[in-house]
Amino acid sequence: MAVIKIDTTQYDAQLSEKEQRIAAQFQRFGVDKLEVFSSEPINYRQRAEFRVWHDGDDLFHIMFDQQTKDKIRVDSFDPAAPLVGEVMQVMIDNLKSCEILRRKLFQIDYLSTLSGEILVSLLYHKPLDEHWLSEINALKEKLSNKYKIDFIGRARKQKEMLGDDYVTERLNVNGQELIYQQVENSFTQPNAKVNIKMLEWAQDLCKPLKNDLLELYCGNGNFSIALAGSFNKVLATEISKSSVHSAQYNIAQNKVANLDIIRMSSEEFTQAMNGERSFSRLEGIDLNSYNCQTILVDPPRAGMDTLTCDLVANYESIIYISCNPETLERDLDHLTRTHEVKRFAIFDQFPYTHHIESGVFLQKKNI
Ligand SMILES: C[S@@+](CC[C@H](N)C(=O)[O-])C[C@H]1O[C@@H](n2cnc3c(N)ncnc32)[C@H](O)[C@@H]1O
Repeated sequence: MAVIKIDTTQYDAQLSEKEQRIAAQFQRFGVDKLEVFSSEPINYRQRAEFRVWHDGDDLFHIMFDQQTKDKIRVDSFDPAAPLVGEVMQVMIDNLKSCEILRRKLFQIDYLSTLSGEILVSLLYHKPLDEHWLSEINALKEKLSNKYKIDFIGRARKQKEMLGDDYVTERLNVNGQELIYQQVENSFTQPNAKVNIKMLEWAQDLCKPLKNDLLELYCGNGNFSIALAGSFNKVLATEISKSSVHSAQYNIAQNKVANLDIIRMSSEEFTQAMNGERSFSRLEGIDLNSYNCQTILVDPPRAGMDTLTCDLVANYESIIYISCNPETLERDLDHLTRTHEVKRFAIFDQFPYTHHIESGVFLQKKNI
């Protein structure tokens, strides 16, 4: 058995190392106290992706050592949520004995929720025919007695869905249940329990804020839906079609009446706000009807471009969520010309790795 084991006795030390590193990196912005939000020390990832290795009759999950690139056999994976860990074993047991399902299978992706749903994607180097469909249907039927499980089969130019291509997460955020559709291959926060802590932190920040909220990089509406109750109106933008689609679905599911989502890149939205270009996608949205004093941004690892930073600096209050301290530091250099850092939090989304998620609250300086 090859088991990816976590030494949980190291958890506090690894988080404390991150805290010290981030505190030192951001000290020059006047950050003297970090708010620190820990993860579960084990079973914290709702998502996991593995390559599949075939060795005669044997079949197993593998991953690659980041440094040496050596392949590592994975029979059990401590970081994965309990449901993923259980279904990984079930999949290997069932695939091993089924030639049609295992032949040319090269990858398995798992996407699970705290609400108990799981979506398994099987990736192949062969077209998926009616024999494959019949076998995977039989497997889904067998496993559905015990699990809320759907499958996706993927091959070149082919996607076969056995059920939905999404899972529905239900998060308890400050006592309120929020419903989120999470689509296969779209961005979602991987550590659901830490995500709850981020949403609660942001709700706490927004309590005293007034008027309307503008949000850039909103994904499936993760923050927008949790924060809509604190503002009169919310306008949110996102570049990915499938995420915008999920966000619309999530607005309806959560019965949020004061939130509009539009599909636009932050660069395009900046052009629209500056009156440089008009967009048909903004039809029916009167930008002048919003009175936004607060902006929330949660950009990808690359951070924000300069023009978007300029736009963000126009707002009284800024909430900046970041998965990359390097680009956050660069963007804070820009934003602290006009704003002061008031709160700085770290969220251990990715335990035992170098990565850390940060949340920064800035307010305009009285000049
Ligand atoms: C770190 S994720 C955050 C998503 C969301 N806030 C959440 O908590 O799930 C960044 C999001 O930015 C989107 N994105 C990437 N580049 C963008 C751009 N230039 N303009 C707007 N959105 C972009 C991605 O599709 C992704 O959904």
